[in-house]
Amino acid sequence: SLPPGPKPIPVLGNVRDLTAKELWLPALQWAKDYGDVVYLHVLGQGLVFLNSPEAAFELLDKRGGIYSDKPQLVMTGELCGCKNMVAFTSYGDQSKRQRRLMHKAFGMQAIPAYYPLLQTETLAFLRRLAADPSKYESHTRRYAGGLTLSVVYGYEAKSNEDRFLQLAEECVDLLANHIASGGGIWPVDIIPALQYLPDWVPGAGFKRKARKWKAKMEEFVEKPYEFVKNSMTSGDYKPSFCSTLLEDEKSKGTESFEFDLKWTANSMYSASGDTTITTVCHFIMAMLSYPEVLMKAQKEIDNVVGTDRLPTIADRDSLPYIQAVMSESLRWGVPVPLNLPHRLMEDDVYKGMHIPKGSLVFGNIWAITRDERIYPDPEEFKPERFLEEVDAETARRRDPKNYVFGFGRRRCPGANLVDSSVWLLIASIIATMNITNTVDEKGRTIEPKYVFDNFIFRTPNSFKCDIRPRSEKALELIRQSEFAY
Ligand code: HEM
Repeated sequence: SLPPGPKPIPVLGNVRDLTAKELWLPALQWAKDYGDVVYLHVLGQGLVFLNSPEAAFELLDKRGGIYSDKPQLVMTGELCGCKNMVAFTSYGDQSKRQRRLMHKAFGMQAIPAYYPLLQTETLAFLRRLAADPSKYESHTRRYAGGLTLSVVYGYEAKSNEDRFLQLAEECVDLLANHIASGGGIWPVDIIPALQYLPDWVPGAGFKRKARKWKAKMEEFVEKPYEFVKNSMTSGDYKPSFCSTLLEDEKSKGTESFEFDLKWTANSMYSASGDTTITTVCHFIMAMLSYPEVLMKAQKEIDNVVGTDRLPTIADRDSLPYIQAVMSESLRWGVPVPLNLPHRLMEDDVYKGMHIPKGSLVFGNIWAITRDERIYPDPEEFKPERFLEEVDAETARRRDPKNYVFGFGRRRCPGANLVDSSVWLLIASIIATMNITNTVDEKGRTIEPKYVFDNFIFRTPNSFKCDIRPRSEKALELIRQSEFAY
């Protein structure tokens, strides 16, 4: 009575059904062929895909007590030293302590305090974009990384090539595309005794790689934290998540406090970059393919905000179309299409199907956001779908924020920050920039090619586009606006 799924071959199971890249594409086909819950296995390791909001909420959310663990992978966790990163910690005391700390920084109540910082960082982003639009990707990386570096460590990134920004880019790429690629299943995860192989034995190359990667990961966790501690000792520091908690006598009480703080800070920093970049890249891709959406959005801003100032978060409720563009960018782009896998801690039964203990459970966000019953013409970028009047239950069901940030007790702790920061970024780009395809020397449009090479995030490889200020007045506005200190 296991859930249905593609037929496995003896012993190896569904090895041949898994793809190294864009696994969400075959996973969508399995959802169509087999329904809400799909089961596969690789060498006996169960993989469960939850393809509807009902199945994902029922299991990952309502039954969160047994669906919130993380796979303990020897290569990722032990050999590469990532086991204390929040996204990899087992469900238990440590993960709960870490999530409480993150809630202090990015819970709903904490977000308004960041509005001035968001305005300042957004304006700085617009200035960089206007000065060198071709680097939109690295400007976005600096914006997203700079924001979390500032909030979490009180550190100000001084250039797109800043050492901490580069360290994050390098380490998240290592993690997503090397260490945890292919779902993070290395031979040593199937046969843990392999970790004791001497380094020189043929086939032990993974140990040499792991040692190099672990050193890099340690640097990534330690260096920004050292920066906070050193600047606090010198007395010259900006208040941040780390400094505030380090100064709070009550928080300091527990033995594991500094350890938790260091790893939690790193987890927030490392999780903010690629996800935000992916969302902004998909917004740009949509504006290239649907120029009428950009025109309509610009018209709304011109009518409501005017052209003499930049939009602020206070304008949000008066800009329903901009909100719809943001929701559609999250739905259409789906930054983390298969969520991060949760591990089931006990045998379970759902609708008569047996889900074995130890299975890795994927909330199939890609299939949900492509479900035609919720989103007709799912491949089309149509912000209008969010403007149709519907009852509260339907509105909840179609709100992509309920899916793209994951589920239950592991849901993304950065979701509230993203909701404000990405909204402001998108609204400000729409207010001031035109985004079009590039043209060749004969004036013919060059259609951009979108390639998705990343295993976990749906980040497109760099693509060409032409971003420039809408007018001289928009450029002046960007240059002359005050930073919101
Ligand atoms: C558009 C931006 C973002 C998207 C789409 C996104 C999406 C996600 C998803 C799908 C998960 C997995 C949830 C699960 O396992 O059910 C996750 C986890 C996580 N995210 Fe985000 N994220 C974004 C930005 C951020 C930011 C800005 C931060 C930090 C401030 C952050 C911090 C984290 C952390 C620490 C986890 C691990 C949580 C855990 O395992 O308990 N994310 N995110």
